[in-house]
Amino acid sequence: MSVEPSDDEAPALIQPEDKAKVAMEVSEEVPQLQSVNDDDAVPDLVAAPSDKPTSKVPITIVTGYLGAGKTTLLNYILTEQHGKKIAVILNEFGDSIDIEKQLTVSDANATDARPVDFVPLANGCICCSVKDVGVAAIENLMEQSGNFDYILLETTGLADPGNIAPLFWLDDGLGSSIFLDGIVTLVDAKNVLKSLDEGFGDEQKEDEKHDHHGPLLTTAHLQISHADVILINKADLVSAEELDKVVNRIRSINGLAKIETTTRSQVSQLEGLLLDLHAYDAVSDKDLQFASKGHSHLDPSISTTTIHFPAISESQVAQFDEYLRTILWEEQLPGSFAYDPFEIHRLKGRVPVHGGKPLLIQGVRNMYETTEGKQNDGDEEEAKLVLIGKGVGQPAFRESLIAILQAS
Ligand SMILES: Nc1nc2c(ncn2[C@@H]2O[C@H](COP(=O)(O)OP(=O)(O)OP(=O)(O)O)[C@@H](O)[C@H]2O)c(=O)[nH]1
Ligand SMILES: [Zn+2]
Repeated sequence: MSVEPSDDEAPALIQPEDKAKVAMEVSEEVPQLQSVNDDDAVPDLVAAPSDKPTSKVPITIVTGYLGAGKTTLLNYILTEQHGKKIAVILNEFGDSIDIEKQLTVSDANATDARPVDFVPLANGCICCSVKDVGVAAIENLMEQSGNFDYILLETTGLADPGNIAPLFWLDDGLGSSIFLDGIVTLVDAKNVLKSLDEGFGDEQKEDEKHDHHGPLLTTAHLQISHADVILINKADLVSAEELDKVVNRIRSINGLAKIETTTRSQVSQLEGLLLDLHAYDAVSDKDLQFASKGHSHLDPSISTTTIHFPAISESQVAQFDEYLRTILWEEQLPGSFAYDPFEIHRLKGRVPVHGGKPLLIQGVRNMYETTEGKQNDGDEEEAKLVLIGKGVGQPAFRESLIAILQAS
């Protein structure tokens, strides 16, 4: 099986550990997976007992620095009217779990000492805590619990979402019943600049600070660079000027994410901002517009950059894919260009193909997925590839891409 997206309607989710095996991801455009009630439409590959839902459950990962307001956000979501049965998962990732946190989210039942799998919450929501947050563990929980239609996963303050996201960004070949909807990162408006500059509170990074030369890459950077939505919380604790400074710094790191400033994690809307983001399916031109404008390099460690290049032809699709594989899997630029080492955290692209459908590209660290969009709207002539990471602003990225495309 080839990894070339033009070979099949269904996109390939490609992992570097197993280049030969290309897992097939059923795309949004395949209608049968979405329509649970349509008897004819139950696809063969999903073995679904009649009492279990066949549609996939979205998961939103809520990440953010210690004390940024994650639990406050979860409590806010659970008390809002959203018409969903939400399962909240508190993840400990080997760290000691924050007992206070468990009590805040769950109700009085949780105060007895026995470990509980599920704690009922308002709105028919439930809360559980898992030690091993592998997909299998969550699927197991889902089987025990019956139905809920949304999962919120609060990670510990020091977690790097770049290590977590790939766990949930899985192929249907594994029978996964959940899908990654988006990553929401909370930052503390008062402390985030300090965190970015000094790795404030960042115990795991203390050693690296002394070992490595070059700009410091903190946990705060990682949480911001991987986010689809960034909530700048505790806005009440800073002045308007300070808040502006924070917004600009964060925007320069991640030019793709939606950014909202909040107090007590009170977001303007749930739908589309925190829930049902679909940050990992379609890539619209609108999604990429903001990133294309920004050229500020306010942060020395991580930035967002957009490579603009002309629409490609069918015969260049293979070269384009080779370029993606080389930068993401080998962490090198194809061709003989001089460049500094780089690190890509997130990638999104939209590449019109002459006479065909545009390619939509999504990447997290070294995993990526190429899908076909709908027919080009009018004459889409410009392709865009947005990269978030370390060293991604080097002109050699574009030069190398142009060279490999011209070689075809
Ligand atoms: N002033 C102010 N305090 C806030 C705001 N949001 C949350 N807090 C407080 O900040 C503290 C930490 O909030 P949490 O929601 O527990 O933060 P967290 O990210 O879940 O913290 P950890 O789980 O320990 O990483 C609590 O005392 C909150 O009441 C805000 O917008 N402004
Ligand atoms: Zn918390």
